[in-house]
Amino acid sequence: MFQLLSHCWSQLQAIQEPIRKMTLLVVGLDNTGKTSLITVIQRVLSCEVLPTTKPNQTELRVDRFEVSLVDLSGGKRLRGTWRNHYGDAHGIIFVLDSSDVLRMEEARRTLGRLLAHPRISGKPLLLLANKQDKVDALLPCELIECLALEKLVNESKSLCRIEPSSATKSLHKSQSRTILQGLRWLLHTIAINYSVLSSRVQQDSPDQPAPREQEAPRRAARACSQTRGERELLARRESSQEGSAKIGEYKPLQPIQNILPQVTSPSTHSSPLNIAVPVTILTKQGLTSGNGLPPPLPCTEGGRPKGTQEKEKESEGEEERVSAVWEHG
Ligand SMILES: Nc1nc2c(ncn2[C@@H]2O[C@H](COP(=O)(O)OP(=O)(O)OP(=O)(O)O)[C@@H](O)[C@H]2O)c(=O)[nH]1
Ligand SMILES: [Mg+2]
Repeated sequence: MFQLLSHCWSQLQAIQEPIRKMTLLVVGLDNTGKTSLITVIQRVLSCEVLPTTKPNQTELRVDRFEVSLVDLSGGKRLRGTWRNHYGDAHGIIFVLDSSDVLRMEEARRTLGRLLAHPRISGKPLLLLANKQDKVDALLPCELIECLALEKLVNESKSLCRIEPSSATKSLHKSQSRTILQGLRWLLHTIAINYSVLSSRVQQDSPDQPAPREQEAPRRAARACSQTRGERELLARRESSQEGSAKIGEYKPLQPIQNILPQVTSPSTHSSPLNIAVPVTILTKQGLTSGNGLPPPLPCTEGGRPKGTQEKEKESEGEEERVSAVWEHG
């Protein structure tokens, strides 16, 4: 009876909750199975797929969430374009090919760069350890070690969960369960922090005009609605508010140490950004953190996969160049 009542209560609460729109970026190296996983999600939630016009976007209805999955290609030359979507994201799905041990270091660096980006850090992350059907696939707990995941997510202060997955056509129902489980975790984690994440998205979204652009029309409207006398009075007031500096007067910039309050005790030296926050990494094996990790993997040579160093150096330079082109339009 109590269970029935509590079930009814939670159903009632769910109905009252507003429908929330969320954008999730699906990223990862090329060939890891991002597009295949999205197809699996679409198949499993077939009645919940909403129509969309954008080619790399899938619109889903999951629980009380309207979800846009943005499928971003992982090819080296295309990774530089990911950042154009960072501002839109409420959360990230990072897909790994668990069987591709040789590219694990490349995946680690790519994930590290992604999480370090100011428009991404702090946003929740779901890692899908894909291609678990392959015999040589690493387990999620091994991937945590291989990617130094705990360090990465602690640095970016992102909540993280890792789930095993497989996107083969002969997929068993239990295999799709872990994918949906991970997706639901991500959506509910976003929902908990929805107002903060949404205001970040609103601020960072490319559709939003930059602060200067926002100010210009306001100034123009103000100028139109004022008489010349009012404008002169306002200008005098604004210049007096800006301090003693007059137009054209040169004020040299001060070193920042002179502006900031002097640091006296050693304890105040540590910036809050350097403090590692306790971040929980959830795996199929349960909670994993710190000393609960498995021993180092035989796949690495001094923490790096065999034979990838040279290839990585070349590819990274290439990616940086492409990114720079995008940055400057
Ligand atoms: N064995 C196995 N193969 C998979 C799995 N998921 C995807 N594949 C295969 O991996 C290849 C790449 O899959 P995609 O889904 O196109 O990979 P992607 O990450 O979207 O690749 P890009 O768009 O190039 O970044 C395809 O041949 C898939 O059939 C999986 O779970 N197991
Ligand atoms: Mg793809």
